[in-house]
Amino acid sequence: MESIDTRSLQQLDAAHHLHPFNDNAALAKKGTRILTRGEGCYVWDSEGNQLLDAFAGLWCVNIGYGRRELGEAASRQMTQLAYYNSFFGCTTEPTVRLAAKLAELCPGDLNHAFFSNSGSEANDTILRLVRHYWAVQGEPQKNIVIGRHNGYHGSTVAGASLGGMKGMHKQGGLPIPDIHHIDPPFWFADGGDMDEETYGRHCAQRLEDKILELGADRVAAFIGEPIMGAIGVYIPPKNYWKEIERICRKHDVLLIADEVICGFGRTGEWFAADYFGFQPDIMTLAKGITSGYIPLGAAMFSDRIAKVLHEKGGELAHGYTYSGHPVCAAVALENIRILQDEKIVDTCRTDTGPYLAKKWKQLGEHPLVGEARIAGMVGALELVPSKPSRAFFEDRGRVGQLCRDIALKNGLILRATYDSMLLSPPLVISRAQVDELAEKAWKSLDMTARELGMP
Ligand SMILES: Cc1ncc(COP(=O)(O)O)c(CNc2cccc(C(=O)O)c2)c1O
Repeated sequence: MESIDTRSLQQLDAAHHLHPFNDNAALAKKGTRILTRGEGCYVWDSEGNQLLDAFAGLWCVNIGYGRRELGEAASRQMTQLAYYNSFFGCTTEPTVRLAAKLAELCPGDLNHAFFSNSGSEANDTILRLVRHYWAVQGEPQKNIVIGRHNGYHGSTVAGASLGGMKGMHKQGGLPIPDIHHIDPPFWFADGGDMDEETYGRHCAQRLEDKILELGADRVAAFIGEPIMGAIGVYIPPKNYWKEIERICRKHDVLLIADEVICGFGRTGEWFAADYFGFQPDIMTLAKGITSGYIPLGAAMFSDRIAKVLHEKGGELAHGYTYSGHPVCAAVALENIRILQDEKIVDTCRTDTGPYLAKKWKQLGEHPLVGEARIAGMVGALELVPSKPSRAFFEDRGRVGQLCRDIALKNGLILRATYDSMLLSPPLVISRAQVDELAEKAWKSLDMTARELGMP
């Protein structure tokens, strides 16, 4: 492989590339890290640093890096038919086979796939189709969707509106009309001394209160990430989603589970709906659907919704050029085949997930860690100035960034949101790599505490 001149690439990057979710001026000064290769759970940068990627890219490289089978699947499809669309009564074989495979894998009667290029676009699709679903049944006023403050559902106009990130709303005059938000279940911050079950009911009740405030005849749907990822891996009480489901059924509000992060094995089950034991009406998929090897999103709809759209919806005035792209579908099918044939989800649930949980909980014993939370292969360490108080650091986020940078120097990639250190490794992580992750994490916590002058 030709050696990469990092400096000249960084200069080109600073001159021409606007990075997502970045202060691009500061980044131009600091210089971008150029990643060049991936293998299993490791990535290398252009300076030759080997990094254990405990964040699987961006929550998504579930089968690990370097699986040639996916490139071969893409190459075969590209050579045979690089593209055709699913408009005008047409489609392609991999698109159909993927829709059928997703129907087989998804819980309950989620048998109908609408394809997009991303999770954001899948949520845009869902917002439009949910409003269309109620309108064609004579209830156009039933168009409100309720999400959660600090939830993340993407960065398109609708995705960012469904999400509850105030900083995103400020940039672009969001949310769009008829999107409301309730507080999320974050026990560490607002659980007080409630036990898990009480707190679960308390948080779910926020949804019923909001539905009654708005009027159930106005509320179309509720959307939530089963585990809230980007904001810091908020793992809800075990009873929360059953309670949410009960409330949605009671008021005839559609239940949307955004499984962009949780889907395809992240919790040790195929979907978090399986992990928490609830049945969504709609599910958002992306990331793990192709393990990030190629962009793809999907919105899964139940039989009930599809029936109404088929019988009363007329022509669906919605779609994307690349909806059901054959190369993306072929890669997704190969990704899912590997997940199934190599029993990767089962191994996470029965072996490496429990092992990781044990090691992750041990990190919770570090003086800097107020809470070590984990579900399957997604978790967080909450960094705090003094454990018993469950109080946050003053300038939230500074310590998280410091710890992230120290971890990088120690050859470990962890994501930091505020002062939560986030974990989401490739699902193929071995016990030995879990040991390496835990050792590097502990060392990084020690070095961070020393930097802070903590005893
Ligand atoms: C739950 C959820 N829903 C939708 C999206 C949007 O998917 P696309 O990005 O493919 O449009 C996401 C994406 N999640 C995401 C995207 C970018 C950054 C981070 C972070 O944790 O910093 C997380 C997500 O986590």
